[in-house]
Amino acid sequence: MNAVCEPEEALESQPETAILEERATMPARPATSPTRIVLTGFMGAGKSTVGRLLAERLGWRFVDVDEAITEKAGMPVTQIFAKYGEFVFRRMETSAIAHALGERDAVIALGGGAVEVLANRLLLEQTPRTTVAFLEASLPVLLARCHAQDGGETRPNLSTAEERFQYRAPLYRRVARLRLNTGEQTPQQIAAALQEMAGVGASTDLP
Ligand SMILES: Nc1ncnc2c1ncn2[C@@H]1O[C@H](COP(=O)(O)OP(=O)(O)OP(=O)(O)O)[C@@H](O)[C@H]1O
Ligand SMILES: O=C(O)C1=C[C@@H](O)[C@@H](O)[C@H](O)C1
Ligand SMILES: [Mg+2]
Repeated sequence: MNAVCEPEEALESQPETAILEERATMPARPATSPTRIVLTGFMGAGKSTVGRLLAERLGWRFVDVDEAITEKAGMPVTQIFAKYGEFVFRRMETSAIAHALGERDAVIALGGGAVEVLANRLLLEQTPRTTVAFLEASLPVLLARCHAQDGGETRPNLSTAEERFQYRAPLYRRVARLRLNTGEQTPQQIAAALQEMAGVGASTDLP
């Protein structure tokens, strides 16, 4: 029996979402300060841009999951989608996320679609001392940012952005303990705010 469903089926039926919906609460505030900050949110939210800045502020390592996959595959994400399809990309993504969560003192930028996969959400929830932050913005703002980027029009999944945005919204909220609207702030301001909200770094980590 084939236990793995097709990507189309996975998008249409959402049994795993229903199961998670029954959980009463999201990850509780940790008793100790985090040693990993993970950024989630839709494409164009600024996970890579802000993540890099936050890692610099903290003197932590920065891991961009899309970049890790690109490096491993030896080709850009767009090409992985074109050559192998989204399913293969998602399998690589889960492996890259598991690997990244093995790091300490790391800021980790996820890809925009990582929350669609149950295994990824469980990894995020169950890795100790890990704070997940959801970078939010409206869909028009996000799409404008994507289109303004070099080669932005060829991004995978842009043609289904509207449906994916709706489908993912509750999943981002579910995995994240912190939420931040990025619509009117610069990446520098967002990185500073995240540092404060996560309670890490020299100024907030003193006894
Ligand atoms: N707060 C912001 N204000 C204005 N532009 C921003 C902001 N954050 C990011 N950008 C711009 O939006 C574009 C996308 O940013 P970035 O690549 O960091 O997004 P991402 O969340 O990592 O997307 P993806 O899911 O595709 O990896 C970049 O050109 C970046 O400079
Ligand atoms: O939103 C998505 O589905 C994606 C976002 C990017 O970060 C990449 O992970 C890839 O282009 C898919
Ligand atoms: Mg990115």
